[in-house]
Amino acid sequence: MPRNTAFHVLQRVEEGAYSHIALSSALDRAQLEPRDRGLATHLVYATLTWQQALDSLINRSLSKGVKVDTATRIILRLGVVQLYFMDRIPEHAAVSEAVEMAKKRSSEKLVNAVLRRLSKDRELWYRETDKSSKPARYLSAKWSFPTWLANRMVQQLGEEEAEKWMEVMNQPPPIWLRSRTNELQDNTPPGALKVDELGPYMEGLKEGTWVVQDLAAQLVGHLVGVEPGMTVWDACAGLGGKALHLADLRAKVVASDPSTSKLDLLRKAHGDVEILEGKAQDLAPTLPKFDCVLLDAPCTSLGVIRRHPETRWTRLEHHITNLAKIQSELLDAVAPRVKPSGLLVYSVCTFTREETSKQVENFLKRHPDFEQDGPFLVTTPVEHDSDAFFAARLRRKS
Ligand SMILES: C[S@@+](CC[C@H](N)C(=O)[O-])C[C@H]1O[C@@H](n2cnc3c(N)ncnc32)[C@H](O)[C@@H]1O
Repeated sequence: MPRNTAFHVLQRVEEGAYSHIALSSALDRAQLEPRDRGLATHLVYATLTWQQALDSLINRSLSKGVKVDTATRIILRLGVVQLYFMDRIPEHAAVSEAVEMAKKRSSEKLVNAVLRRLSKDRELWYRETDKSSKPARYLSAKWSFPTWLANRMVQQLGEEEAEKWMEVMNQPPPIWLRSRTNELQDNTPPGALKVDELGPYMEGLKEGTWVVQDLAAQLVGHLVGVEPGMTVWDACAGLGGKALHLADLRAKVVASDPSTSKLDLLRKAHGDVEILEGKAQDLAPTLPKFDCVLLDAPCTSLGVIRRHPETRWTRLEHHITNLAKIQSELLDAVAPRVKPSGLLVYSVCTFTREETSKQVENFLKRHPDFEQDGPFLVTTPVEHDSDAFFAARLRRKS
């Protein structure tokens, strides 16, 4: 059952669905025991994470010229991920369940042959990649990152650090909670708690006394430096993670986003924020000036790859330029809505230079009435066990 659930989710992801949304509705439908829910989840995330390595192993085991349909490839990926990347699954269970699933597609002979041919040699997929000549190619093969991304990470972080990031980014993400009551004020940041499982907090999550929110996102909320009654426009509020945090800190928040479905969910959340629907560029001329505008901008989301593993295959290098352009248009549109001496907080869940430090540098060149206020907030999965985030405080001169 968990393998079938994982199979259906992976099929939906192949069709363009987001893994976390497809997984959550498949788990609701399947009514699995907690252990099996865990296995289905792990299978989906590990298969998407290691997809490139899995395909490389599968392709070398297929006889020349043999083509496999998408469903059979997914069954093969699920089989190989269990053999190579999941320690506690007995080999016979991985193979026999894959063969069983393949019967419906009449591809059981091929699945059986490929899985039996693949000896359990954990370095097989990258050993033949030459480490000395092209470190990025080697790291791409070893950690199952697209070559363009491995290249960028090596250029930006250096080879050693890039490999540390890749290793951490291939592991399941930590679970961070935020207390919405006055508890845990001595934690850093106040209210943040890393937990091993959600079980004990389910009641509080339903009641709205806890929310799931990554450490980095919580730090962005604190970066605003809310004083009670401060007016804030969250111009890209999405589901409202940061808007609700700011309201909990007693800011008066206007939350807007062009996505109706996201705002519908935000309306159902427990929290005191005013909601407006629309693009920031269209709303800006209709709004007053605020003490702070938060622009949590759409970005390449490369810093949250652990939570959305399909991003590493759907994201392409040219998206960086496209998104950087949108971010600079959004920055220009919202800047006039910041009061003199007020703040513009710009944040993105990614680490490319174009979307982070260069974006801010270019903004300050276009807007000499703003200045950088304090150091950038930069979190990394290696240093903080959080998402990779970037945020900047930009102060409008008085
Ligand atoms: C990084 S997400 C926001 C996450 C949210 N702030 C949170 O903390 O949960 C970026 C959001 O920007 C929105 N967006 C896309 N284009 C936009 C535009 N032109 N104006 C305002 N928001 C936009 C997307 O719908 C998406 O919800």
